[in-house]
Amino acid sequence: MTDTTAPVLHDIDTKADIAYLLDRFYERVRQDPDLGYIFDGVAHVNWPDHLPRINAFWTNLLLGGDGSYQGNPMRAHVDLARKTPITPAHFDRWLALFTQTLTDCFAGERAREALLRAQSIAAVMQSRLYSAGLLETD
Ligand code: HEM
Repeated sequence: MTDTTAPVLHDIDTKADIAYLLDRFYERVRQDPDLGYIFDGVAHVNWPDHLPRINAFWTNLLLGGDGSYQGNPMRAHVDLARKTPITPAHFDRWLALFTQTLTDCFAGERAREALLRAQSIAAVMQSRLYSAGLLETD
């Protein structure tokens, strides 16, 4: 009998896996009608610079700290929310695209951890933006 099941997905094991995930995630983000303009129209993200930084961030979280991420994600999003309204719906959309990309590409312990981390960081970011009067309520 022919096996028509989807290929077995593996876990996030290397920095190259994280690069693969992020390339696909930000491709979707940039094409998204609710999020794309924030990255390319408001923040004018320099992608060749941004992707290695984000990769370092996730590498530290998922594969153990190698000291390569030295940024301050909270600061980046506070600056962003001063330039354009950021709402809980933006975070919901960001998380929906992240979840879709992750579950399309990977399965396993670290994939689950990536999802939990993304959810908890998104909650903390929203809470801090809200406290600073920088989260627009929709
Ligand atoms: C509403 C949802 C979000 C939007 C619109 C958003 C947008 C952005 C933008 C425009 C930047 C700046 C890029 C640059 O100037 O180079 C950025 C940076 C970053 N974002 Fe987000 N983001 C969101 C949620 C998140 C979440 C939930 C996480 C983490 C799980 C995250 C992680 C990061 C990191 C690590 C950076 C790099 C900060 C640095 O420069 O060191 N973002 N984001």
